Amino acid sequence: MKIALLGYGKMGKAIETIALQRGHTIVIKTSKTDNYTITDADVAIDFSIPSAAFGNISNCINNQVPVISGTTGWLDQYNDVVSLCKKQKGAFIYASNFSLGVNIFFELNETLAKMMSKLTDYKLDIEEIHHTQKLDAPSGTAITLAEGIIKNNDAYKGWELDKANNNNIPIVAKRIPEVPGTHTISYTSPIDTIKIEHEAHNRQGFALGAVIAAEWIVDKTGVFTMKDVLNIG
Ligand SMILES: NC(=O)C1=CN([C@@H]2O[C@H](COP(=O)(O)OP(=O)(O)OC[C@H]3O[C@@H](n4cnc5c(N)ncnc54)[C@H](OP(=O)(O)O)[C@@H]3O)[C@@H](O)[C@H]2O)C=CC1
Ligand SMILES: O=C(O)C1=N[C@H](C(=O)O)C[C@H](O)C1
Repeated sequence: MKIALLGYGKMGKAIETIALQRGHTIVIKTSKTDNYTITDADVAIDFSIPSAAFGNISNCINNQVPVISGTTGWLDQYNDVVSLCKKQKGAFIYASNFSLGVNIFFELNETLAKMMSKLTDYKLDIEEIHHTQKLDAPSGTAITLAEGIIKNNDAYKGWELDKANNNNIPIVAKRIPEVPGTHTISYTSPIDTIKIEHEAHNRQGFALGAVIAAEWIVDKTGVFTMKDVLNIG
């Protein structure tokens, strides 16, 4: 498969390594304002920056190149991408986290949220820790976790960064050098604490999941998620 890497930073480089190991070719690697012809690629993988994601994804969809995006912090424009993809009969996947482990963690989180929904003594919080170069907070993964809880527990209506208001889930975002990504969900009562945690040891899981998603989408049309790719949940 001929792959375009839209964004050739930490993730773009990790994806390149795995894509080459799996027999693919990288035909485009972009940073900032590079010029390129997207139709040279069979599929595009966008891991760029929040302000560039929408333009990168739209360009692929308008040129009938299937695209997967892992860029976080641009989701106010997600519905516009979905509409464009339907109009152009394109193919698109966004995931806040492409790793298999985190996608299992998402399922575990929803099951636990359902179980905890009747136990009102427990106070909930989400903590995410990432490297200091991360541009957005909270992480996309923490937002997906919060949405999974809101869907399964009527006590919560939204989320807030660093605050604990009654109906909102507090998300604490910490930035520590070199941390690839750690997410912890804690339910604390006066008696005990129940915690679930996912700790990425490196970026390989994100990169492998992104390449698997690119292999999966290449001959499809529509808007999909990692649940479709991994067939879980
Ligand atoms: N969904 C998931 O599984 C994961 C998602 N992420 C997300 O992926 C994104 C990238 O992360 P990471 O690789 O660590 O970040 P980096 O900062 O290391 O890389 C970002 C890259 O995007 C490039 N870039 C800037 N503007 C554009 C543009 N207009 N078009 C294309 N590329 C551009 C930058 O170029 P330059 O160097 O020239 O500025 C840089 O190479 C983030 O949003 C992060 O949250 C990260 C890990 C996993
Ligand atoms: O910026 C990162 O590094 C990561 N970003 C994603 C997010 O915002 O959830 C996924 C992963 O945690 C690493």
